[in-house]
Amino acid sequence: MPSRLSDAFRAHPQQQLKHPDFTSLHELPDSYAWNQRDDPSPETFATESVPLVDLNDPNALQGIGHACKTWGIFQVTNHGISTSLLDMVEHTCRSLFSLPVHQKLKAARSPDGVSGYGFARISSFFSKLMWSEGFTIVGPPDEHFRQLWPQDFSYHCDVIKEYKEEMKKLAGRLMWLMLGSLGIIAKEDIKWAGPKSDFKEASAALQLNYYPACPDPDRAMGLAPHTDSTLLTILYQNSTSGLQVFKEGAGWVAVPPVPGGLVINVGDLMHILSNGSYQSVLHRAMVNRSHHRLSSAYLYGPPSTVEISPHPKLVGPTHPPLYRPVTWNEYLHTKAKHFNKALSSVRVCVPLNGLGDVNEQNNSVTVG
Ligand SMILES: C=C1C[C@]23C[C@H]1CC[C@H]2[C@@]12CCC[C@@](C)(C(=O)O1)[C@H]2[C@@H]3C(=O)O
Ligand SMILES: O=C(O)CCC(=O)C(=O)O
Ligand SMILES: [Fe+2]
Repeated sequence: MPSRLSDAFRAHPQQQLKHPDFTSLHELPDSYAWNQRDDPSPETFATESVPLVDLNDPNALQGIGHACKTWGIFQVTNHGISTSLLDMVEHTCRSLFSLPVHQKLKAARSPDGVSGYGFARISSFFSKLMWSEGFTIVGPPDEHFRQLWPQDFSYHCDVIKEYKEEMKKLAGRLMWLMLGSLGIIAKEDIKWAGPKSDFKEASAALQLNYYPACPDPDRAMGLAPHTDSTLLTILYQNSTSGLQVFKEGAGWVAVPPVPGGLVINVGDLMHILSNGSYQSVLHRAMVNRSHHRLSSAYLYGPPSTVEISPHPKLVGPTHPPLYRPVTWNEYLHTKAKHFNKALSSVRVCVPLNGLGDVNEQNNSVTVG
């Protein structure tokens, strides 16, 4: 079945913002200056840190379950993705983003499309611009890559193809670990996992992010606070830190790069599937004065027409379903329209005491 993820934004075309040549900017233009960044005060040091799980550890399942409930994010080592593949992906990212702007614009994302070069989709919800560039890949990147690198596009296509295959295998494995910790262990429990339980029909997008060195990093924002609309996301970050996650009671906590490690975060669809047990984590990327930063996010979800709803095993008389069934495509539409209100818009019953959702607090402005 062809992927229909690429159709997700047809109904919500986005205005194209003009990309600057970041290297030519020696001070931060006002349009990039974020006023209320809600930073931790310099005196407060985060005493907690994001859990680290060794996938070879026999207790990995419990560690992952605990991390998903309390943080919605964890890092993994011994994940089976080779360092050489991660290096090749980093090299492809670096090569892409260091092309001249006019060359990158040849592969610009079309207003109603999902793939290509541009600002993050969520940009339209914020009054200030983000200090980053992105490249989204859904399906084969060949056409866009041919525009970017007329000579050696096939090398870069092969790197991305292999990376997506490896990420898909790891994501399937992580799915069973995350679900297993909730008691969802049988093949029949998740029908769309397919006859081999390998989630063969899953869909995914690959988001390459580039955060250039910034003359005024304290006032800039690399990627604004958001949750991912996924089941799970596998993030590779180079050795420059910048990722932060919001934790109730602790505020913004840095997720420093772990050599050879990958960051796994719970997305909105997993929060729905787990009937609220697992938290989709609010995260953002900060920028750096002297170092540029690269990251690649493998955004993983169900086949686009499969409905995700709170799993029957997690629903009962004392645990009513908190969300209605929703397909990934439908959810992406909702996110494109309502952004941080998307999750509550698919919620079944709003509690009378109006318990606030952490996903609803950030600097966004409401548009449309
Ligand atoms: C499959 C996806 C998931 C998307 C939309 C589409 C392709 C690009 C993804 C991201 C990547 C960057 C953050 C985000 C918030 C964004 O702006 O674009 C993500 C969004 C989501 O998770 O909602
Ligand atoms: O660059 C990062 O660390 C975060 C990227 C991210 O959140 C995303 O692409 O969804
Ligand atoms: Fe993200």
